Amino acid sequence: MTAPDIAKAWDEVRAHARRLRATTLRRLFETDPDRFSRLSARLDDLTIDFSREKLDAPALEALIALARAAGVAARRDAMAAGAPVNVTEGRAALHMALRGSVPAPRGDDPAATLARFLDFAEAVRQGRVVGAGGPFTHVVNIGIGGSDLGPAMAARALAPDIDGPRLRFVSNVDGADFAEAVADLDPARTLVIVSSKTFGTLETLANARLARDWLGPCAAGQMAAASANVEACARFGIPAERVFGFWDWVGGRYSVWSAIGLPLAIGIGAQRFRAFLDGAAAMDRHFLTAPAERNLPLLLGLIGVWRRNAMGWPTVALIPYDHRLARFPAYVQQLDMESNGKRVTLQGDPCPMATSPVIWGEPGTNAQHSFFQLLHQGTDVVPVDFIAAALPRAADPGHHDMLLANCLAQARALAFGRTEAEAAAHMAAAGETPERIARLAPHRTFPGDRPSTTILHRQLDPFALGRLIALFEHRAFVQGVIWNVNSFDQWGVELGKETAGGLIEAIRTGQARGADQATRELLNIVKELRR
Ligand SMILES: O=P(O)(O)OC[C@H]1O[C@](O)(CO)[C@@H](O)[C@@H]1O
Repeated sequence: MTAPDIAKAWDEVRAHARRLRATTLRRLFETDPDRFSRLSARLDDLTIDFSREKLDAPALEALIALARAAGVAARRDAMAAGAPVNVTEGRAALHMALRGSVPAPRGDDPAATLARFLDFAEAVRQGRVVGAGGPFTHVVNIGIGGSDLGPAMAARALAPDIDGPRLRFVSNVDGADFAEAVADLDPARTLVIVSSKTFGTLETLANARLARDWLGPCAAGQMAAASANVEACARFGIPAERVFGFWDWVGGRYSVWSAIGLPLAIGIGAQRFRAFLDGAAAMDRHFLTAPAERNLPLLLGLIGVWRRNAMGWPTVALIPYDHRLARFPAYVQQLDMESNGKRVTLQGDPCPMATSPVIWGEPGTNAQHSFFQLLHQGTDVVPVDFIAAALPRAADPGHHDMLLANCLAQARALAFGRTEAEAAAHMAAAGETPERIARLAPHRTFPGDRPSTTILHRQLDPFALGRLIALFEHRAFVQGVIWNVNSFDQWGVELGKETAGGLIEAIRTGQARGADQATRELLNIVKELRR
């Protein structure tokens, strides 16, 4: 685990990358009939197929050796033991304790806190806690970033399980967000939850004040909060019995398992919320104990490092073939890019290599009809992570077969492409003239050799969703260790926040003292346009 060991492991990985750049996925499949079994791994009904990555078994061994040299297992165990792995803030990162996988710090009791917010969720669902106009028909969650994306993504993913009040999510400080969310709601039958770890986020406080005004006389009895800053909730006027706390060892983007999950719990009920936690705990157990060669988050993390550093590909597309996972790419975008979008190492030195790729995506099949053109024939290689379920939830099975077929087809087409000779033969078989074939074959050629990983599970239910999220959480952790960055802070969001704070008054007054030339000119134009 010394610097020379790590450097030597990187040299090995890079040597394999040079070797593999000279071959193609077609060739790799042709020469190895056992490629799938060598380059896939399974946990119960969850399979990860990375046989279509530009890897082979020796390269994978070199990556696993890199993980050993970088001390991934030791750092994982330190995180699980509650060590202050968030070194810049002197905090632990114990989201695993929220699902009972590892102990919480002495004095903190996540199980009791969970029981308390689940009791409240059930009381709302059963009409024991009601609004001024009767049982709640709707819950509006106000939060942003990790205090929004987790529950909002999960509420959409688990729509078939929502049998409590309907859920709405407001995050943006653009007043249109709140206005749209409440347009058709009755304030007397709406519960508003303010979700904010710090209870100091500008957008959330602005929207919480708007909500308090909208609720009017109902506000006192119809607001609740999820926060690690219980005193600030009290100052805002939310009674202590409606405040559900958590701890500074839960990072915002890792907080859906805490009271931040309250809106989800109200929607799906306590039992399903516990199944969601159990799914994450199953992945935790696997991550903490499975050998490297079969450890799913470790393997996914290493594939990410391979793509980013050995192959030099700067972005990754995340494409769930699951309409209800529409917000999953945005969720993973925050998880990965806020965790590992870092430019200095744990020691504060400039990172010697690229860190988090840009993660983006949309659900299939819609994505096929928008940006897949570039994935197949553009000049950049964009690795893809596909997610698919063998069975639909509450949807037409015939449709699901078409959905799944498209997912498998895309992975195959990206990997193997269609050569110019094949394109020409295809056109000839369709009766095209030799002139048209000569002219169009280059346009109809697919280079292939475009990598992807397919994550396939049985069905998207609360357990499976919890397991999937934990898989991506641990993937981000593994990559953070290899890049030697702090995956648990987010100082990069501060400068913009501070600057905006100074400019609010400038927009109101038109006076931009101390601002740069471009900002001053834009403020002048705003002033002119507002006349
Ligand atoms: O829950 P809070 O404290 O309102 O913060 C919201 C989000 O803002 C961030 O701090 C980034 O601006 C995220 O990390 C966090 O999830």
